[in-house]
Amino acid sequence: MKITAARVIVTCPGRNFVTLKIETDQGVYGIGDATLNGRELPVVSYLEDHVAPCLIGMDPRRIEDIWQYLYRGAYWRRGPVTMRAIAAVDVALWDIKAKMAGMPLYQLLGGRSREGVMVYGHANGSDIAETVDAVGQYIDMGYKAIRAQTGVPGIKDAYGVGRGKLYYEPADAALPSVTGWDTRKSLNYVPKLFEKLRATYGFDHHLLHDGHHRYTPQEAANLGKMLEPYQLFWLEDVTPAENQEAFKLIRQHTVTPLAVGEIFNTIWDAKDLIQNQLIDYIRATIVGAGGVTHLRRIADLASLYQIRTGCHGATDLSPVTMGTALHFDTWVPNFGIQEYMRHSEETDAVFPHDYHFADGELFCGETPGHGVDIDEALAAKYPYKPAYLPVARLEDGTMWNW
Ligand SMILES: O=NC(=O)[C@@H](O)[C@H](O)[C@H](O)CO
Ligand SMILES: [Co+2]
Repeated sequence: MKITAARVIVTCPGRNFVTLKIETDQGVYGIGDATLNGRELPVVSYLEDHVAPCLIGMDPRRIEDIWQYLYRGAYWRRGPVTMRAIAAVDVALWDIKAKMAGMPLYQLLGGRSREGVMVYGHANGSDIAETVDAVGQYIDMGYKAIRAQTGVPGIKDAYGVGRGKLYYEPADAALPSVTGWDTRKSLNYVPKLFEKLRATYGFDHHLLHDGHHRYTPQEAANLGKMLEPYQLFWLEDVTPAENQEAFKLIRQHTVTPLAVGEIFNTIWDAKDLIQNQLIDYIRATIVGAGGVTHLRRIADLASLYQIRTGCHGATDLSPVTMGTALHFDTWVPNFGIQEYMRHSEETDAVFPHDYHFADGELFCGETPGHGVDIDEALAAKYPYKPAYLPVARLEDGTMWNW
């Protein structure tokens, strides 16, 4: 069996997505997501100019060997561009293998470990009152787990807060928009949000919060400690994780569960966090961390330390990633939770899929493969539109982490 074509499809149904389609001499094709939000084009070139020529003629059944070929063969290993390109190839090849086997991907991985996959949605508001309302709406929609992000008085465009009802996930501007940040104001405000949420809705629902890389380790420890009475499901990205040791300090001060990893692209980014049990959930994703082949390795390492998966699933990850992640989540023994931001109708039309939401869970389908396709004719109607993620600055103008 041979790969006959590897084509990159760029489309922008409201936001940019990069999809790789691998075709074979048996007529079976597979697709993979290669979207790197706000920096899409280097991955397009990496795939078109440096990966596709090598793939032609290779046997698509040799998933592991092709993964090793692309990882070791690049010489310049790791990084978001390289690992997203490898992920797109990997997912397309798993899609092909499952289609050839006539089974949904989760069966090929080892079968069901659960029926549905618990997801969490993104509730947000310009202030505590609005955010409390928004959480109530997600409870009414049947969500068992809800992330709550609030605007903070005095902070311009705090992370995770929509302009208007629905939170629109950036990238969103032709050049990076500038948002503000002030740790002290946030530390004085966020705990009040969760106090109000628990007072209003009790403890029956999981509540999550994303620190989005903005606190120093000591500030993160302080926030984790202040949130303990509210029993969060997790406090995410509470401090930048390049220094994995930083989490030792946080762990010394708080039992609030910690989640990290949506920007990780290999197991090496998480190895010390996992082996020193410094986190409770690993957020690495199918598209960000080298596909199914590599994410399985991360999940297996995590399982040795009773750390569970909590894959990132914002709208900048395409339905191809969501669909594949749901098969992964349905199989993986140490599953924790799946982030789920609903894509727009335009996006769903470009990426027909068989997963569905019910009672706070997502269910993957039984279609052979990962159950997601791309309507190339429709995709062609949405040309690429440059868009950047925002940047964040402190009040004195210091660059910070968005
Ligand atoms: O937990 N979810 C997140 O942090 C997301 O909202 C990320 O900011 C976006 O996916 C970046 O493209
Ligand atoms: Co996050």
